[in-house]
Amino acid sequence: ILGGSEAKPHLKPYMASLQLDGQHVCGGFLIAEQWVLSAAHCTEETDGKVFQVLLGAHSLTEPEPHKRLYRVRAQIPHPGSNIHNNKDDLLLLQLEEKAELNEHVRVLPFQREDRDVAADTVCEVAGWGTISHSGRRPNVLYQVERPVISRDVCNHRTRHDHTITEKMMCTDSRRKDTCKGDSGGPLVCNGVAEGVVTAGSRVCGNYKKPAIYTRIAPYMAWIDSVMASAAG
Ligand SMILES: NCc1cccc(Nc2n[nH]c3ncnc(Nc4cccc(O)c4)c23)c1
Repeated sequence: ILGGSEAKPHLKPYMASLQLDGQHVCGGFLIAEQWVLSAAHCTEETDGKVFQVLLGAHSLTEPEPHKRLYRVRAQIPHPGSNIHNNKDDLLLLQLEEKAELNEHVRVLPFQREDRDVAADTVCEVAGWGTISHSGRRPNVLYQVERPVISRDVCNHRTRHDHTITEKMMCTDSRRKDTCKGDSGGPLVCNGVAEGVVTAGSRVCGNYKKPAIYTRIAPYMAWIDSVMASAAG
């Protein structure tokens, strides 16, 4: 997160850190007791290894009473996701067991009505991604507020040049923005998860490349069917 601030500890109890060998790779969030939603691109360069999911954390390194690392039973990328574009950039992770819910570990509801969030709506995004252009990685969760920009503005020739589909949305990226390691985290508008951070052009903090999110509502049926089919 560029241009943001340290999150208030445990005010985002739905946040997940997807880790490999104890290293934060991507964000994610709890959508059900045994399920985390993230971005399919997070599995690139993981050489087929399975993530572990850290829940209930504020600091990645300090001991915290409610912090717990969960093994992952299954990682299910959306069938339409691929390495060449940002389409269908979603990843469902089934935890080995149901997460123990408490004040620090909580499910975040996601938007089920497939309607665009109005431009200028101020939403919030959090993550353990880089906090400087030099790539400094934080030890604690950071957050930033960002206004939604319309798809038309985001699709302008000088911005993302007509690559933003109706299953994506954008926020302004002038100075304050998402960056490396924030992929997979939720864009939260009025207390509801509306989008999942996707890296897009990977550029951070440049107003000419607004931040891109996969909208969640269009994928409600896929999410529900995967969770239902793997239940039990
Ligand atoms: N703002 C959109 C967005 C969301 C999520 C991730 C990303 N970026 C990245 N995702 N993956 C990456 N691998 C290497 N470098 C990257 N960006 C980078 C890193 C340092 C300085 C800088 O200006 C840009 C990214 C960008």
